Amino acid sequence: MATSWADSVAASEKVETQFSSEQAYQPRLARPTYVPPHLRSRPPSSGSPAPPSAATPAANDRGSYGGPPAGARSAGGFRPDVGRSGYVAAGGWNGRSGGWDRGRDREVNPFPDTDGTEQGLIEQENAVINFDAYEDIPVEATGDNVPPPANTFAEIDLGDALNLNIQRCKYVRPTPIQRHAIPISLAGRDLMACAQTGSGKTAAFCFPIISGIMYGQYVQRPRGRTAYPLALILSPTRELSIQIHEEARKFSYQTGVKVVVAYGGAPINQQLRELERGVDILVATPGRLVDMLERARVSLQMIKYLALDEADRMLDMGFEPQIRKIVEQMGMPTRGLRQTMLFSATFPKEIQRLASDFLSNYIYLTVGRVGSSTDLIVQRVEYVNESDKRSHLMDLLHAQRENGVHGKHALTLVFVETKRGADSLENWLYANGFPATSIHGDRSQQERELALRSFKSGRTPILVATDVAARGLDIPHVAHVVNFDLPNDIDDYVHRIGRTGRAGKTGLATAFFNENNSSLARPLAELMQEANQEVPVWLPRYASRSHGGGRNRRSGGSRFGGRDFRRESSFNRGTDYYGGGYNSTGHGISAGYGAYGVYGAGVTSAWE
Ligand SMILES: Nc1ncnc2c1ncn2[C@@H]1O[C@H](COP(=O)(O)OP(=O)(O)OP(=O)(O)O)[C@@H](O)[C@H]1O
Repeated sequence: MATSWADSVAASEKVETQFSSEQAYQPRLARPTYVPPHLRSRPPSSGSPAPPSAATPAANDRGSYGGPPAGARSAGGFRPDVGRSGYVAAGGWNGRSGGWDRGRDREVNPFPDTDGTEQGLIEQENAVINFDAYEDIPVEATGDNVPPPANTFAEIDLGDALNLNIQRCKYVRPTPIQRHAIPISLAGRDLMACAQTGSGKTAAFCFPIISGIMYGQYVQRPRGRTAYPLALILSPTRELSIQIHEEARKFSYQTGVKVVVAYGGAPINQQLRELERGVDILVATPGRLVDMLERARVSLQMIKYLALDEADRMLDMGFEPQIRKIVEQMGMPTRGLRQTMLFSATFPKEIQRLASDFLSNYIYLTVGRVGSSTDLIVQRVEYVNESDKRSHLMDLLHAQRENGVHGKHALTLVFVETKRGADSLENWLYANGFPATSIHGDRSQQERELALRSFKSGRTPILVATDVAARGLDIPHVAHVVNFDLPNDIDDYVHRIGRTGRAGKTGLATAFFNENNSSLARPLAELMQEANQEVPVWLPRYASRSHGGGRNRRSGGSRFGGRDFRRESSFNRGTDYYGGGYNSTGHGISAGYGAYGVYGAGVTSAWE
């Protein structure tokens, strides 16, 4: 049987991810149990199952909030001598307005629980993921003169300091998207890349950027209050930007490359002060970035690298103008003069078309799927009437607990459609003895971050979320994703269930389906079929009842990752965009999820 990267890493499940983000935080003290006002002195409803025993204390994070944690980062020894010999860059610590400001800063060790010795790292390697069966992962790259993939990090030659950090992260081999995307980016090419959730796209765009800045020769950046980053990484949500920043800090540790994050909902002055101390890579949400650009505290004039994570969401209806403003009207070097990388697990053709405005002679890369992460996610669809959803969820949670899979190391993420719905379900779960918290756009940023930490740490192993948590978040131990309310768009479903079954781990996704979701029936059935899942016999019946389902982008067909829209004759006529490329497996990309059909009006609330 064909195995994949995902299969092979599954064997390593027992190995704890040593540098998970939750470890960046201090353990929190127990807080007094909070009971929402409307539920105080109210007995559990008669229709609900009995509350669980006191052995499982219910908790959410709505009690007294003590402010953001200081973090548990130990001061690390900043050794600017660790990088590649001969390294001289205007990025890095040379420029006062870029990179580390040597006089004032010491670089914090983002690997708090290692001594960082090479011996220690070698010992860890033995316990790490075994990536053997790459060859069955279907890969397609289209465009002119596509650089060949690399098999190992050593082959890629990212530099000693970055390689050491890759070891610290316990990455032994590049994942398939990394094998293909990193050489393309290192060759200076623009890239639109589509690979399944949880497959390592963050490193795929961070490594070439960090390496490029380490090696690059840049003119001295101006001094003063305006920051001149060399690279910009945009992401759609605050939490995702925070996560990318944390990852990028690990990758760039002791390389001399400085990463700063800017996102809304947090005090801007603190972020501005951080920028003043120097920045090479700026990770940002678009709203906060525009604010900083308008205050002239950030200039994009020296941007050499632009990466859009969750690029299809970034160019989604309603959001595209803001991205266009940032990329085209705020002084950033034009395409061709900068290098642009777009990444997502889904890429509707309409979005590809928009995105091509930002790219120059780019390569379109799809990596998946045969044995890809979706196979690791067992998908179930259950017919549940609206009025029965709560008790059905309760049954699932009770069953999980009875089977011993509910607890610190088996987190459950429950997606709902609205912010009010999230609050209400959280309170109801809480009232019924289940330790739940919630994340959505109406909560303050402090509350959002606190909720996420509480969930990650297992203190509240149930998180009720809107689509704000659907994309990109890499939370270890999410064992079960419940689509309490299904999204309108199949791509959103793909991203939501992708919060489990990551980096080789298995996961379960349960969807509550009813008549209101008819328009999703067809793409859902197709998706499940492609991922070798058992499709309930009744589901196709709803597919035939739905009329068009304009918000279902897959309705035009299906094929993992979608295809390069430049291959469509109507677009290709008169252009020479589409060139050689390769299909690495010979059997093509025959199945899986992707991006098709008409892009419709399904805008969810994941934007900051
Ligand atoms: N080469 C590697 N070896 C082992 N683990 C890796 C490697 N590359 C990435 N990972 C781990 O895989 C997990 C998923 O990576 P990442 O969050 O980048 O996925 P993604 O493709 O961006 O997912 P999504 O589409 O949901 O945003 C992370 O925990 C990351 O540390």
